[in-house]
Amino acid sequence: MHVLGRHFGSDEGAITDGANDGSGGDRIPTVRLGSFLARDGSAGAAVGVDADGPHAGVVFGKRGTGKSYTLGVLAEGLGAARGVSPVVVDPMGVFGGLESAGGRVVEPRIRPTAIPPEAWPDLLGLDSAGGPGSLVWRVVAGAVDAAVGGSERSSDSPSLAAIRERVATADAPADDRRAAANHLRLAESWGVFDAGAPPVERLAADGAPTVLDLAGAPEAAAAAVVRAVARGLYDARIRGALDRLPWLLVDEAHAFFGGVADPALRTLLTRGRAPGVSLVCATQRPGALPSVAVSQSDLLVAHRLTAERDLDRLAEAEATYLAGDLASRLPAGTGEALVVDDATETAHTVRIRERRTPHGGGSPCASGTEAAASAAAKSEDP
Ligand SMILES: Nc1ncnc2c1ncn2[C@@H]1O[C@H](COP(=O)(O)OP(=O)(O)OP(=O)(O)O)[C@@H](O)[C@H]1O
Repeated sequence: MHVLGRHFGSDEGAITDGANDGSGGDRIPTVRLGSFLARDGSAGAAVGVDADGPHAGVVFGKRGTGKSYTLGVLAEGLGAARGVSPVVVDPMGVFGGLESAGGRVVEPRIRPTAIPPEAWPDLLGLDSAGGPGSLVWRVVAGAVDAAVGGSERSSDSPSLAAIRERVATADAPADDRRAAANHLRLAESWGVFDAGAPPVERLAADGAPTVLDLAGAPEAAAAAVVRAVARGLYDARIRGALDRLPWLLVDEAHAFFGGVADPALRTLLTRGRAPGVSLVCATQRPGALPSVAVSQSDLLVAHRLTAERDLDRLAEAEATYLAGDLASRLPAGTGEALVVDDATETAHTVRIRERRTPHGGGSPCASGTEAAASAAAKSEDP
């Protein structure tokens, strides 16, 4: 099998995730991605992704070209590979099928202290230089200090209600206190903050895929979760609190750059590999990702793209060793992708393998609705 992301030439000893029963041995964890796609459309040799070391990757593609599906293929494979632990950010609710491979779908809860004081005004949609915003910043900072310097013990994180009470009694103009309290009350209604939430590393403790179900969550709530989880996994590896190498797989990743989650994702992109944290960002809008997402990635999987801005972002990946432009090499079929591998300095067309677990995505079609099914049943009645 050709192994993407592995620096040494030989893939001897590589195993496919399907064969990896976690029984150990000297074999190297590898996630089977698919097969090379020949010019005549026939499938060639198997292609896998190295899961022995940490990586940063991007998966690009227009709507419906298979990028969520590809992320699911990675999650399945990582869930079966030794020593790693995939955590999937699922804003559209399409990864629930991973449960049939031993995964779990969770409605994520995070501690208020997982968001640093300076990020709270932005999170609540307040100007950090304005009265209510600076009040929230100050009160959260005070609450964190009071809670033993933001220690990791769950009992040490203040609840949002406690922070709101501090706001109510703070030395600040009444209007500012009222506005700040209202925004905090709104954040409480998101249902993601919980002072007693387990530490983030628990999400990655046993290697089974963990799906963070954010379908229907307000944008700011989802961003808070991504920030807390990305930073939490990184910190846990630095502290030595997580044995496995976590892989954070983020679908609809464009939604998480430029906001509250941005600094934590950038930390993983630029510094995540040192402590062993991998990040894979999937998006239909590569042009909305920062350049650093591409420049730091050692693995790029590109399904079909057509918008100029998105193709421009792809062009940034054109290292000098790649002859010709990548855009002209993008395959057209669903589930087909151009894969650029920094480790071996190559670009290949690949057919992504089929999922072993159900995929929840796909374009809605009228013929697939219940109404259409019952109409069809009626027309078959004698
Ligand atoms: N490798 C594949 N093998 C077989 N079918 C695939 C493959 N990739 C995608 N498909 C099919 O294409 C459909 C669309 O794929 P997917 O949901 O991943 O699209 P997407 O690019 O993520 O779109 P969206 O932006 O809407 O999420 C899937 O439901 C699946 O039926």
